Amino acid sequence: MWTPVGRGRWHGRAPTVWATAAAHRGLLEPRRTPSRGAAAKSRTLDRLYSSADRKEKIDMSRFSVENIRNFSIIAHVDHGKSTLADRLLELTGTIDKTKNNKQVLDKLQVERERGITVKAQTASLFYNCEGKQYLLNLIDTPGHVDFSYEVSRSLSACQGVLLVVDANEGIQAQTVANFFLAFEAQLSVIPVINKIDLKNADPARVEKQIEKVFDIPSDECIKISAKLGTNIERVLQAVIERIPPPKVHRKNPLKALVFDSTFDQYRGVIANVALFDGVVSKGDKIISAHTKKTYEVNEVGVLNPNEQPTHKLYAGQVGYLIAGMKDVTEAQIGDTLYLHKQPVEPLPGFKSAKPMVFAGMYPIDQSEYNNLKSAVEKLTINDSSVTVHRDSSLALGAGWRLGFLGLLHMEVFNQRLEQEYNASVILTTPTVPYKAVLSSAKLIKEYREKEITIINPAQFPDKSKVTEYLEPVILGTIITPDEYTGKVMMLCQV
Ligand SMILES: Nc1nc2c(ncn2[C@@H]2O[C@H](COP(=O)(O)OP(=O)(O)OP(=O)(O)O)[C@@H](O)[C@H]2O)c(=O)[nH]1
Repeated sequence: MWTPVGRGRWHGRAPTVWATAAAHRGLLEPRRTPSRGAAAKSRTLDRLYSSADRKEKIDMSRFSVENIRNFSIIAHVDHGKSTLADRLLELTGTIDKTKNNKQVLDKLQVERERGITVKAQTASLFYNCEGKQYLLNLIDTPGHVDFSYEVSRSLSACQGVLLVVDANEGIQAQTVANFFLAFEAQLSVIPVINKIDLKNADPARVEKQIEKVFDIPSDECIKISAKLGTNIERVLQAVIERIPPPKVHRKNPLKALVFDSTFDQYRGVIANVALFDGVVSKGDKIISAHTKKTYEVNEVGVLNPNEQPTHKLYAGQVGYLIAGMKDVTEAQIGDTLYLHKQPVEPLPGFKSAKPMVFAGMYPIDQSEYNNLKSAVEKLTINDSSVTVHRDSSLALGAGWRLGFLGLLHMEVFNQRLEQEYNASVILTTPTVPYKAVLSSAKLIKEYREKEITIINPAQFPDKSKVTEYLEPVILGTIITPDEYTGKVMMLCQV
């Protein structure tokens, strides 16, 4: 929504909307029959190795569609998503239980330093429940609004969510925004009230809030302490009972959605895929619906939570795929991959992210332009919510105008460039986009539109060409306890 500049309206932003062998027993594909002694030794090693060291391939065909659950953990900032993920990884034997397991899925240096999740992370957990082996694909998501694009993309690979709410803070802005993302995607929502160990925790009040705001009966809430590991089994039980298995067909031709990617300088693009139909294995010839280019699959596997190669991935499963995509432009988030000579209707993909703040980025030394260009391209594969336009400045030389979802997003992107690509840059002061309504038919013809969007202050059109400047505002909904209504109304009228 846009409003004429200077009308005194509020211009704030609304909340936009590793495995112990025991867990794997019975999952590995049969190896050539070893001698009895060797077999015993091998089993012992199985038990000692963590999945990070495991070289055997897991037989993914053993997980029938009915025994697969794909879910995300969503919540407001700091309500305990990553801590709950740690406990789920421990309980399923995916990582060994040690005191050092703190936000294990927050793998980036920037995440560890800031103590926040900025990238959604997938982990496949193997869980034995009442004699059945389940494959639980968990995606831990960020809580901060600036990374909400990560949440919306993650949900495309899921049938349900764990909506974590802090037992002391209760429902917060991102709880609401993330709930509606899941609700609109028609996912099963399991409310989890976390931090019940806190002195000021009031889980009963939060239960009532959840019932009132989200219309979820309070008896569906699970009260846990992710920190102490209280009631975590109940969470796993609810995932199995309340989240449906994916609706997919293994006999149909392959239809795989690329929902995230990273770039490895030796292996090229590593695409995170959710299989909606069919099967994919090493050696298959696949086609990208976006580029129509053909590739040969070099490796498929699951994230456990480190990469664990498998022979195949089957419909309903979530994993990774490497197919010799060496050029960063070939990796398109939202792309559909299908088998050569077996075309399918591409999946709808994702709505592109809408940048909220723009800033110029220039190399400190112009001789570093090409290196920085390559770094920006690789990082935007992993963070597709950043928009990039070439730009130049008389003072700073050639560079780019980048669009971010917020100021924190901009800071994190800059920090990742430094830490992951050793690139130092000059960032200009961030600005929000403006619109200008052009004043004459000649100008409208020249610009080919009546209203132009300005993301770069250097391109701000002269007053004589414009009838009105518009700046972005939001239509916000304020959810507050009754007793604050009066004061909130007063504030809104100021
Ligand atoms: N007392 C208590 N603290 C908890 C509990 N769960 C998480 N915490 C703490 O809450 C803080 C945030 O936990 P995280 O797991 O990083 O929260 P998050 O939701 O993943 O955070 P973001 O991804 O950055 O939004 C950390 O200091 C945790 O130790 C709990 O059950 N009890």
